Amino acid sequence: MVRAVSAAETAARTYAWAIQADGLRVRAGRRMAVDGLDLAMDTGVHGLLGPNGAGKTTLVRSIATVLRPAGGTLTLLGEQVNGRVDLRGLRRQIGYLPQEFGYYRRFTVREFVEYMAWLKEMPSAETPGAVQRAIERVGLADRADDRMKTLSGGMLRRAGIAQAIVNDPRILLLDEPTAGLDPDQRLQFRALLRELGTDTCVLVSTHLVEDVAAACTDVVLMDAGRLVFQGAPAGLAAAAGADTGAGDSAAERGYSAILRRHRETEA
Ligand SMILES: Nc1ncnc2c1ncn2[C@@H]1O[C@H](COP(=O)(O)OP(=O)(O)OP(=O)(O)O)[C@@H](O)[C@H]1O
Repeated sequence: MVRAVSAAETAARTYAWAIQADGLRVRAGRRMAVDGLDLAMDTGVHGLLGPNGAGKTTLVRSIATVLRPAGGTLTLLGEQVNGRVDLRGLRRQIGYLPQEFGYYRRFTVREFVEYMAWLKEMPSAETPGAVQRAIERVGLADRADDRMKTLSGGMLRRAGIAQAIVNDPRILLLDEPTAGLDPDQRLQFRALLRELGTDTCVLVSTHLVEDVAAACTDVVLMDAGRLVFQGAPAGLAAAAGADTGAGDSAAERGYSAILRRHRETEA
């Protein structure tokens, strides 16, 4: 595994990481899709990369407390996720945009976000203001009272992001959030990510290495259920070295080079 360890990481810590996995194993169906993952993340924007089937969605679902660990430990905001954890308390501090999310087509954007805030047990006095703020942050204020069924794919995704941030979560999980966004929206989304990352631990799963290089403070690269690389986006680009392999940019070539070297050493 290639990993750039910063001085801050090796210093003694008196507080918990936002997300910490030790030897984490999580099953997806019959498969151990996360299989011995060690990872620690704090405030910032963490871009989760990896080939199809690497286990990204399974990892995100386990951090969302949808899937229970099958082995190892997962600690969120200092609380170990096990049979005794206060799941409701934890979920109030987590925002989650799944790859595919359900909604009532006849709800307006505002009703949809309000409903999700209610599910997260937000105090009702705070809800209208929080809903309006979340809708504004994703740039949907002019569509707030339109029905969900009238939105484009990219707008739906933005409504999904609004429900994920409505409770000002300390951990924000976004699974493929840029799917369906047009180039202008993607740029706006990157700016929103950077802003959210100043006080939130944001984990974004994506296939777009360029989004990660542009908007993330930290890159997490997985393959076959394990961590292969964690470090700054510049480290990803630097890993390309003189490598002229697949990829349009230094970051993409670094991504391919790290994966290839990892697979060679594992073989
Ligand atoms: N419900 C399921 N039943 C059986 N196998 C599953 C299930 N969900 C995922 N898997 C398998 O677990 C592995 C990891 O899947 P996962 O969706 O976590 O990967 P991913 O990195 O998110 O992939 P992608 O980039 O394609 O979204 C894959 O081999 C997948 O086929």
